[in-house]
Order: sequence, then C-alpha cells, then structure tokens
Amino acid sequence: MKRKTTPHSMAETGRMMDGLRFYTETVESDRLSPQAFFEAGEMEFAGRRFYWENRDKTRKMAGMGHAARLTSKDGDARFEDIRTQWQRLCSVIVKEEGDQSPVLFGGFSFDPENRRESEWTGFPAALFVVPQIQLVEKDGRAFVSINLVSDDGSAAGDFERLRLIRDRLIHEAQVKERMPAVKPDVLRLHEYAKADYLRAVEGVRDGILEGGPEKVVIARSIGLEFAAPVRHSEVLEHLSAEQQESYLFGLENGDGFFFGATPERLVKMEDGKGLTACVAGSIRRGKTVEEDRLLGEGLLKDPKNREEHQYVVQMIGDVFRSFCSDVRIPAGPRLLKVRDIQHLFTPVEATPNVGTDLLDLVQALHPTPALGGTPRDEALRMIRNNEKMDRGYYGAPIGWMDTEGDGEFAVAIRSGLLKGDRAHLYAGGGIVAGSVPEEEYKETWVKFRPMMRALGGVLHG
Ligand SMILES: C=C(O[C@H]1C=CC=C(C(=O)O)[C@@H]1O)C(=O)O
Ligand SMILES: [Mg+2]
Repeated sequence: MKRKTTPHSMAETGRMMDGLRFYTETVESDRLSPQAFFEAGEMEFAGRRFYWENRDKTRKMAGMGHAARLTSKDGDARFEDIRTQWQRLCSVIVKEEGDQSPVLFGGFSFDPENRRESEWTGFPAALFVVPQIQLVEKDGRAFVSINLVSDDGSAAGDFERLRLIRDRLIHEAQVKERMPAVKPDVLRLHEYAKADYLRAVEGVRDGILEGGPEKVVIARSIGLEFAAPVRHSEVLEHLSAEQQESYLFGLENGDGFFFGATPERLVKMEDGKGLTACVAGSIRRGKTVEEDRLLGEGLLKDPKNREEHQYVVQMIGDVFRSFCSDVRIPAGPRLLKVRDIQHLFTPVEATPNVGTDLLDLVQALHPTPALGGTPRDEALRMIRNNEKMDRGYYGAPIGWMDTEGDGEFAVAIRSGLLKGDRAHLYAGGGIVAGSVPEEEYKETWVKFRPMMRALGGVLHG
C-alpha cells in the first residue's frame, strides 16, 4: 500500500491559503470486500454511508462520511443546483497522477411536488454526498480514497485523522470475522390501503379508456415491522446474494436507509458514450425451465405488455435523439430475467452531443413512462391525484458521477426505506387501456419479492 505523509500539493502552502480546496488521495488495496468495508464503517459513520454495485458487477462502491453534502429543496432547479455545487468542487480539486476521481453519490425524489407528510421527511428533493472515505472496486481492483473539502487551510490534521480511520477500516474489512447475516424476524406486515390502490388503478384505467393519457404508472407501499432494528449491511448482503443480475444500492440519511436491487438502468455515461435501457412489461419467473420459457414467450407476444413497453421506447428514443447522435435502438424487445421477475427489455446506445452531461440526460429522462406515463405531465397529475402515498426516492434516479463527467444512474425500483425496526416497501406497474386491477395488484406482489426475500418476509406472487 502506498502511503503519503501529506496530501499532495499541500506543500504548495500559498495556494492552500486562498480559499476552497477539494483534496483527494488514493491508495490501492488488495483483497477488500466492498460489503465488509461498508460494514466496518458502521460504528464511526452510521447514518452517513452509501453502497453501490452495477448490474455487471464491474464497479462496486462504498462511501463513508460526508466530505460534502449537496442538497436541493427546489423541485424545478434541483438538477441545476446539484450540477453547480459539484462543478464548484471539481474546479478546486487537488489531485495527483494515480489518484482516483472522487465520486458524488445520491438521488432525487420522484416528484418534488408531492407535499404529503410521510416517512420521507428529511429526504430533500435532491441529496448527494462526497464521501470522506471511498472504496471503488473496478474490474476487481480496490481503490480507497480520502476526500476532504477545506476552505481554511486546516486540512493536514484532518487528513491524518482520516488516514488512521481508513487504515482501520481496511484492516477490519480484511481480517475481522463477519457476523453471519441472518434474516430479520418479521413481526407484522401492513398492507396499506389495498382498496385505495385497486380504486386508483381502476380510475386511471377508465380515464385512459375515456381519452385521457395513454399510460400511467400507479404504485403502492407495504410496511414491515421487525422484532429488532435491522442492520443495513445485512440487507445489502442478502440482496447481493439473491439479486445477482441487478444494481444494488443503499443510501443512509440519518436514521433512514433507502435500499434496493433494481434491474433498470436510467443512463450511463462512459468514454463519450451514452447508454440507457427501456424496461417495462413484466411476468413472474416460472417454477420449471419449461414454464419459465413459456411465460417469457407469452410476455414477448402479449399486446398489453408490449404497449406498456412501447411508450418507454418511444419516449427514451425521443430524449436520446434530441441530446445525442448515432442513436441505436433494436427493432424489438428481448427478455431481461432476474431472480423474481422477467421484463421486456430494449437497450439503447448513443453518442451524447458536445455539451450534454450526465445530469442533462437524467433530468430529461426522469420519469420515463416506466415510472411516470405518457404524456408525462398528464400522467404525473394523475399519479398525484390517485396515489395515496409519497413515493419519496422510490422510482427516481439514484447513482453517481465522477469529476470527469462519467457516471451512472439507475431507476430506484425494487426498493424500500428502512428505519430501525420498520420498513416501507414500494412497487407499481404500468396501467394501460387493457389493464385489469387484480392482475396489476398481483404484479406488484411479484415486484415486492426481492425486498421481501432480503428482509425475511413471506413471499407472494
Ligand atoms: C414500477 C415498477 O416497475 C416498472 C419497471 C418495469 C416494469 C414495470 C411494469 O411492467 O409495470 C414498471 O413499469 C416497480 O417495480 O415498482
Ligand atoms: Mg406492468
């Protein structure tokens, strides 16, 4: 492990004294499990950690502490607010050859115009953090960075303190016996407002048939009560063992832990390429190979699911064509099979225009008709009027960016909010003219399965 005694460029004392600096320093470490690292930070950094794994498992990240916490309360300006704050930090970065790019990790709320009092109190319209200690595992190599934002030249002492913590976390993650993760003991399941949900689906479907919007996604939530507070690292451990084809995310915000295992990419920017995916239209997995194949084939041919899917392809295609060139979309969907569900899936690739950044695409895409509807504004109004809940960060963009403009956001579905010994889980589905309320209700149970499985709940659907 390479070790520096001072943050690089601290020698340039003159520069240090004149205002804001964003220092970063990386060491490469061998044999380090990002999940064990996340767990090791529990005492020191509880309430200020995050976790991320992409779908193909080429990138895993754990973050601890807040070198910076960027928020926005403003529904209209929130993307711009985060961009401005991040650019300001990036403009004063002090970084040497070999140092990894610091990451900004966080998410947005689904609908900042939803003003209901709810379990989401304390989660602003946008919440992003730069961790004090960040682990990035890329293609099997582990890099641990210390990030520090300082505006008074007092960084040296803080850096020393963080190096000690970093070394302790690395050591603990490498050698400490991890407690075997056990499934939480569920005391009660609350099905909030099932009748309201069925009424909402029916009302929206009738609105569609009467010439309203073409598609609207309606969601609902359920609650779990546990015998004891649930450890966040255990939830991640179960999800990662059980949902290997999905993105994994966890974001702590005080006593709230927003977590999930989503199969849906919103957008990725890497080396000048933009990647997105249309994921909409669902069926459960079969109990046998044969049943699974038949269900998948049925899904590919089903007009109602193809319709749900097509609105997403259309909208994502339109957004990408206006921000990118060389947009490539396959002629028809294929199947995306994850542990508990299969979806219609159409990947999209393009070259973003010069001047288009990741947040431009996140803003333009959110929400796609996989979570909102078509036309978007009318669908959002119907969601506000019909859903008796606050989606919070469910269904919204969650992900990361680096200082070079690369990054990736997923759509935060198959997710829940854990607070001590309580959890709220969220699931919805695309309502179109051919939707049947009881069938949509069953589909939400299939979508609750990943979180229910990880949390020790009884599986339905
Ligand atoms: C709204 C959810 O899923 C969306 C993504 C894929 C398939 C969907 C569907 O078939 O209805 C939904 O549009 C959810 O998981 O809560
Ligand atoms: Mg559906």
